[in-house]
Amino acid sequence: MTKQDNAKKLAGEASLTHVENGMTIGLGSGSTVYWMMRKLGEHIKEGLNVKGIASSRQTETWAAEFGVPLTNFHETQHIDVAIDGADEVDEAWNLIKGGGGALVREKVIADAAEKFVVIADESKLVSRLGDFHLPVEILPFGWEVTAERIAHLGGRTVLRKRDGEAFVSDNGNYIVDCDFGIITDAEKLHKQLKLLTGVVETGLFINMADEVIAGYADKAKSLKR
Ligand SMILES: O=C(CO)[C@H](O)[C@H](O)COP(=O)(O)O
Repeated sequence: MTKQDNAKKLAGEASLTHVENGMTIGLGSGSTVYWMMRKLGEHIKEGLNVKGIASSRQTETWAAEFGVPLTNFHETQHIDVAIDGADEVDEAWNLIKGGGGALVREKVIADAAEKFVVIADESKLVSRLGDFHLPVEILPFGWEVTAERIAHLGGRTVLRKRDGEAFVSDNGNYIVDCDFGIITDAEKLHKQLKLLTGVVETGLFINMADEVIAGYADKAKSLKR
């Protein structure tokens, strides 16, 4: 296992101190979440009684693999704790997410949760957001116009592709990866993007994280803001 994978594993596993019997857990997406879910499955086999709400099809697959029972928003609107990875975490704990293309459901879950715990290996910790290109989910209909409007805000946009075709999110939408350079006012940019017709959601998670657990090669540490 690489040092980075181990850091992800340590951060993911450490987040389970927030999980107690009877809880409903928001399950994020991505490789750090994978390690959290693998360990969660072990706890469930040992008798822990919890349910999860999955933020992506990939996470649903892992839930089935590790024996994590799932529920959904029809059955419960209450999420005790959401645990999810991030592509960048700044010093104010604002995030860029969506590298895996699950940003909309991840945000709905994080927003609904009483507590939102971010798990990230140390490479994700930055002083300012923006090195990682900002994912923005947009409607396929007229996506060229929406991408052009985003570009007018000062960002270079690239339609995300997979196997040469437009990447389609679990919600049936497209994602444009946007380069705004270093983002000086993340909240303002998020609001400007959200005002554009055709934009479904941005990968900027402003003021949402309640705790950040950083993973290092040999330890995980809950950060102080
Ligand atoms: O936002 C995400 C998916 O949409 C992921 O949480 C983010 O990309 C981090 O992934 P990883 O844990 O694999 O580094």
